[in-house]
Amino acid sequence: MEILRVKLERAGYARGREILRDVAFSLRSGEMVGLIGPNGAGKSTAIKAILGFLGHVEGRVHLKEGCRYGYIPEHPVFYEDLTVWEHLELAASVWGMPRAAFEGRALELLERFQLKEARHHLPRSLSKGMQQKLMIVAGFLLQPDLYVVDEPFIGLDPRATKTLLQLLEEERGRGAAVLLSTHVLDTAEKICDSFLLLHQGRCVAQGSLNRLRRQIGREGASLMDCFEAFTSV
Ligand SMILES: Nc1ncnc2c1ncn2[C@@H]1O[C@H](COP(=O)(O)OP(=O)(O)OP(=O)(O)O)[C@@H](O)[C@H]1O
Repeated sequence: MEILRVKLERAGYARGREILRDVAFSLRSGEMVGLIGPNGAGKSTAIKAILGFLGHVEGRVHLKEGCRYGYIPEHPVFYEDLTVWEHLELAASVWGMPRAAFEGRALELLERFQLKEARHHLPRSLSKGMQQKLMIVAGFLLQPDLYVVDEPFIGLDPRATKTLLQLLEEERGRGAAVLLSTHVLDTAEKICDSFLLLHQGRCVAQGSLNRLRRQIGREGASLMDCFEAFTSV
């Protein structure tokens, strides 16, 4: 079942200054697509365009009717005066999550990310990695149909990385689709079904690793090899 269909013709932050051009893909239930590309290629811009955060977008983004998405941003975003727990309560109330379901899920996620003891702290008193974990917990709280995750791995400790990977697997098993932007190509290679490779605001390759390998004519190439081949110009 298709959850998300994207066809961006042009997108940018200011009128007449396009950053992205011709990015089209779709995501099915249970599928994970890796959004990869060099610094400045346009990955975060593509995510913002898809989520409707950009002022200048030409094209279409269609989320299946009734589907909900969870966004895990690259940089943590907080309310100064709300504790960890209050952030999660706010997210749950915005989404209309029943209290009992919220408490059970929130405590489970906080425990899995070793944040339970810090649940009554203000986010600014947490380490950078702990703040990032709070963003992840908030994103996974609702169990949406689509996850949009912008570079979640950098800054997470190995245990948190493992927990995140397990959660992504669980959620895919439940039928959620995942759009994952990352520079951690060895992990992306292992967990994603297919890839969108952006370079200088264009989609220079897309499809499964085998398809990318065929395009560069190198059977057995790693995702890193494909990345280098497609982004060397
Ligand atoms: N708020 C902004 N206003 C104007 N231009 C921006 C803004 N944010 C990013 N850009 C520009 O858009 C282009 C793409 O940036 P973007 O952040 O999408 O890249 P990215 O692929 O996510 O990079 P990275 O891997 O470094 O996170 C860059 O040229 C960047 O300078």
